[in-house]
Amino acid sequence: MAAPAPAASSKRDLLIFDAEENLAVALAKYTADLSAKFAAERGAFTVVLSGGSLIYALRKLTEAPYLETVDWSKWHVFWVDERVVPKDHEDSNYKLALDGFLSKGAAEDYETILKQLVKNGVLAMSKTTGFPRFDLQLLGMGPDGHIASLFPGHPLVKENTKWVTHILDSPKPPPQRITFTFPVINSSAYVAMVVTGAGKAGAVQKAISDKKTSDLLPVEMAILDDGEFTWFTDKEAVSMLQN
Ligand SMILES: O=C(O)[C@H](O)[C@@H](O)[C@H](O)[C@H](O)COP(=O)(O)O
Repeated sequence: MAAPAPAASSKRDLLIFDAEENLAVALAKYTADLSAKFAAERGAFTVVLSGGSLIYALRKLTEAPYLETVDWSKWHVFWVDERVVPKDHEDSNYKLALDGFLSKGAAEDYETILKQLVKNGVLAMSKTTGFPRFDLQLLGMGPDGHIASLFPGHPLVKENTKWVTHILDSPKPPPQRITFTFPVINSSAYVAMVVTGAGKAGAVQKAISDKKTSDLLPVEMAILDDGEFTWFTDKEAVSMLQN
């Protein structure tokens, strides 16, 4: 599969920090600045989160000055993916329902909620793609190059109609998850891809290389239609890049 060419207005940046602490300081400022921009422009800030170490990387937002200066009332927080897990121990009827329809239902519920937020103006729509346009998606990447719950070689990476979909056979446990699709990720105004540590160096190198092969990693398929994509990395994560 050939890599789609980024639209003329899309921009990509690579930020490399000496230490994770400095990444966290910069990520808090970046997020707080975008929060102020979108709150002023549209009266709402739609921000998407992934799981993993990203949440720890955002810790400075809950410290001075941001805790007081950010207008949290404008924030609408979404999850790029979610693990569909039982709240307590497994029971066979519950498992049956979960396998059969619950995880699919959760994806459809989530999509319905997003459509309502578009109707009432909280969530913008992309003028070109026909998918919702989140102000900021703060994402992590696995060592295999997966983002959200979109895994290498899985057919879900080709989903091009749904906004949210479900997966029953995630290669990373737990197997049942719901996830935003690529058209939703790629319609964002801003994406911060927060990736640290040597375990990610191979996938970072492949993603940043100009030589594109047919076996694109999910992270390589995150090509914004009209937006700004910024890598927040540390030295270890970029250790395989050629100078
Ligand atoms: O549910 C999951 O499997 C995680 O949400 C996952 O998608 C995570 O975002 C990446 O694997 C990066 O995680 P780390 O930053 O912790 O390595």
